[in-house]
Formats: sequence, C-alpha cells, structure tokens
Amino acid sequence: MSLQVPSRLVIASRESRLAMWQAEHVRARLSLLYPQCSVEILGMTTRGDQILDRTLSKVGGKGLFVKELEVAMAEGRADLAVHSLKDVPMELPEGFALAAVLEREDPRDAFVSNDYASLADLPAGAVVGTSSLRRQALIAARYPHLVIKPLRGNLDTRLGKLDRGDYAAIILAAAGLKRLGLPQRIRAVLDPEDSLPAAGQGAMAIEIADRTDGVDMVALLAPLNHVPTAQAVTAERRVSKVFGGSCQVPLAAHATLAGNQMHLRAMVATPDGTRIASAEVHGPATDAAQLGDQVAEKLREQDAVAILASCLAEADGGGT
Ligand SMILES: NCc1[nH]cc(CCC(=O)O)c1CC(=O)O
Repeated sequence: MSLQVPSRLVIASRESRLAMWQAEHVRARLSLLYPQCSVEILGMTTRGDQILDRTLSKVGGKGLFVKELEVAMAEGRADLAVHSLKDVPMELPEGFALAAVLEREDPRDAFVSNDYASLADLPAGAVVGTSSLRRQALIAARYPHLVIKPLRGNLDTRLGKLDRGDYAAIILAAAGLKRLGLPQRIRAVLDPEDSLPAAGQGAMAIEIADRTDGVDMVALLAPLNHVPTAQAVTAERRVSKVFGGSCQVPLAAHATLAGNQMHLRAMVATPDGTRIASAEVHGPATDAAQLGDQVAEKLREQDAVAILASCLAEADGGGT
C-alpha cells in the first residue's frame, strides 16, 4: 500500500518568531520527506497573541492560541497546525487530533537576567517576571523574599521588558530560547527538582483535522513522531487532564525515560506556594496513561483537589 502524498500541504502557525521557527522546522522536514509536495506556511494571529494586558488564566487559557488555527484547518485553508504542546488544551474539539509529537528540546525552565546569575543570587524584594502560576508557586515556595510580577507576550517582548529594566530577572522555557538561537540569554537552567516543568514543555505537536479526501495525515506525519517523547507527554498530559488542566492552575508534570522505564513526577500547588503536593511513579513507558492516573491518584491522597480549589477560588475573585 503506498502513501497518497498531496501536491500541496499548508501548515497553519501563529506568527510569533518561535511559532514560525517551529512551523519552518516542520516545513523543512516534510519537504525532505516528500520532495514532490509543496509545503507552505500560513501565518496567523490568535486571540492569545492579541490579549497582552491580562494574565491568560483570566481570559480563557490555552485554547486562545489554537482556535484560529483550527478554524483554518476546518475551512480547508490549512492541513496541519504546529504548536508548542504546552499551549495545546488537554482535550481537542471534535474533529481534531494530535497526529505527531516531535522530539523534545530541553524541557527545563530557564533563569534569564542581565544582573544576576541565579534565583538564589537575587536580593530581597527583587522583581521576577512570570505569568505562569506554576513558576510563580515554585518560586514563592523556595524564595518567599522575591516579588513576582506578571509577564506576558512572545519571547522577544518578554526579553525586551527585562532589558528595559522592568524586572530583575524573568523565567522562560529553555526550549524557546534555544530554538530562537538565544541560548546565551540563559544564565541558569532550573533543576527539575526545584522547578518541575509543565506538561509537554519543550515538545512540539502537530494537530490535524478530520478530512474527506482520503489523505492519511497520520501516516504522512508518522516519520516526525518521536515515540519516547510521545510516551512522556502522554503521561504528563494525563495528569493535567485529571485535574482539569489548563494554565489556570499551578500544575507541573514531567516524565523522563531510561529505555522503556518511565519516571513521572507531578506537583500541584497554591499560587502563593504555601501548599504543595508532589508525587512520583515509575513504570513501563508503554503504560504512560496509567502512570499518569497513578501519579494523579497519589496527588489526590495529598489533598490536590483542595489545593487546586483554593487556587480557582482566588482566580474567580479576580485576585492578582
Ligand atoms: N506559554 C508560552 C510558551 N509556550 C511554549 C513556550 C516555550 C517552548 C516550549 O515549551 O516548547 C512558551 C514560552 C515560555 O514558557 O517561556
């Protein structure tokens, strides 16, 4: 059975520099795999890119970055969308699916500053920029003398705000900085022991829509799927899904693999870092989803539901 390769494939992408880098990476790989196919990128602005003055958790969360791309696919203007997996909701709308997960870049958080070498070097009262409730909780727990302020926008915008002096330091995903050729901006990578990464951090995913023309997109994209990464993020996203995961809750889930052996760690916290539940499990990578359920169960035994409920109550009350 031979694969039906269309003469043209269109990749929908956000227009940020990171999103375009990621789309171009996929475009180049597909062009190499299918030289007879013309692979193009359709850049689009999403609501998540437009709303910059409010914390995402207050305006609708992750879905804001993917909706417009899904509309383009549903209308036949695009065949696939490339996303940072971290920004993809745990449940996709009817008719859409993740077809491939690419090999993960560095999943860790990065400490970025022009004046300080690490979080531990920051003086009392220093302002740290992050809009991630997960990063906020982890910093507040370990460094209660620091002040956390929201930081939105794409990577270049965030670095610009740091350079302007609005913050003593900011926390970003190492993966984004590396992909954009800015690894020198990383003053220190945060050990996952101290700053457990978000589910899917550092991984790119390709989303597709149901289609009626018989083209098997999953088969076409299969060579791009990296099985160990797909297994790791399956476990991580399962934890997130169990707790209704979005960026509205401080939740971390990170899996590492040694051969077929998976080590999955997860954490939930209150945004102020005063209450933290964390758990870990080991097991075969082929049981990724069950490992996710197991770690979620362990978190539940440590009152994870109550911890997250307090956080949601705070968000509803419009707390900062
Ligand atoms: N929430 C925004 C976002 N989505 C993906 C990345 C970075 C790249 C990745 O994790 O794959 C970032 C920026 C950041 O968290 O600093």
